[in-house]
Amino acid sequence: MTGAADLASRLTGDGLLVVKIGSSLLIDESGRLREAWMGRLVEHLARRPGPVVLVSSGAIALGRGALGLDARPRLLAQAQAAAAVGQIHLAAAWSSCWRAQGRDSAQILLTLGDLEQRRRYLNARATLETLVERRIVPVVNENDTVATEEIRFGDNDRLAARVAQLLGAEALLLLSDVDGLYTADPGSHANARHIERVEQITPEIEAMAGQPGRRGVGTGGMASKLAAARIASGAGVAVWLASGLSEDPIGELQNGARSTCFPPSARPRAQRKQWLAGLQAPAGRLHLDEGAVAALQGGASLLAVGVRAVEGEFDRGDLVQLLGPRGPVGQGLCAYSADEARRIAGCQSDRIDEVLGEAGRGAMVHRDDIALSF
Ligand SMILES: Nc1ncnc2c1ncn2[C@@H]1O[C@H](COP(=O)(O)OP(=O)(O)O)[C@@H](O)[C@H]1O
Ligand SMILES: N[C@@H](CCC(=O)OP(=O)(O)O)C(=O)O
Repeated sequence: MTGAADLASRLTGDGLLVVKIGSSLLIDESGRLREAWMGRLVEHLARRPGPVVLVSSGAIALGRGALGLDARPRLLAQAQAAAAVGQIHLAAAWSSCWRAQGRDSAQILLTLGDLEQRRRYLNARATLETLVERRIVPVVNENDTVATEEIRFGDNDRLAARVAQLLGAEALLLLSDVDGLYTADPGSHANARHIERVEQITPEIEAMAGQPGRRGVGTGGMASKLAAARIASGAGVAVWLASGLSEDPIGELQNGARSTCFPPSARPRAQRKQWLAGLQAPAGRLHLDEGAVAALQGGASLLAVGVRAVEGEFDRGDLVQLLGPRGPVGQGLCAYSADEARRIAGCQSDRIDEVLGEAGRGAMVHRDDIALSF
């Protein structure tokens, strides 16, 4: 099946579909919500037999007018105040669109911590599953009003990918103001070519990603969409990036409008590894030698002997990024604090107890606690 035909069948199918809608689509040039557009989108989605989850951006762009700001707020407090004003309108508008189709919707506002901590993650999953089972449509956004600069998703692309992963969705549709991935930002490169299918997100693919679009309402640009595609496809979710600019994007996609497809991994990670791979806020970095990278790729744990340097401050159990000589290789939960990790970095396993002055806890990062990126 071609990418377009495959997407068309998912749009009308009975699997769980997550649709992420960027700010640029929801808010018109004068800062108002495109309610007729939202209504048409919901009309299509309400017809499909399978459940739908929406991840809707737009709170800040919608609320900023009330604060008298014409551009994206620079101060965090202003962005948070704008989000507080915009979110209530956004939720009301989605609710009325779904009501018009005889369906209930529910507002879910998440902070990064809700998905980074395993217990809170399982709790969020239970809430979302309960809604989905009852055919109530969750409308998800980041809880911008309380999220601070250091602890936020920052873009809804990754939030959408993590919601899709958490629910074991069949497909994730990222609707944006561009009809897919191009070899370079089409906004500034007239010769950029459209890519219909990306089997693997390699460093060459990542190098194609540029900044957000021209209107100054989007946040993540193409880089965050690729990060989202990596998280979701690694979890067995098929991802499409498509344009929502026309008056009836879902109708056009059903009729074969072009998009970029990121097929689901043939060997999706186990649930806990999916959660690990989606974590976004490492507290430190471990620099590994070539031998350690090869061992990890062979499925082994990370031993202290393969760690050349330790950056950052973290406690045992915290998330750390793993870097090989040629760049990032993955992330994992470190069994040691930063201070302990610095002391044992480069040590053979049988010397760890002696160096620490107490019994060690085995590998620096156990293989069950590692999610590799390639
Ligand atoms: N390689 C690329 N292919 C396609 N679009 C790109 C690329 N690099 C950068 N972009 C830009 O990314 C923008 C979409 O990201 P963004 O503005 O964050 O949208 P959204 O609000 O939908 O999240 C496009 O308008 C486009 O200008
Ligand atoms: N949570 C923010 C949106 C963040 C975001 O990712 O925006 P976008 O790039 O337009 O999808 C808001 O509601 O304004």
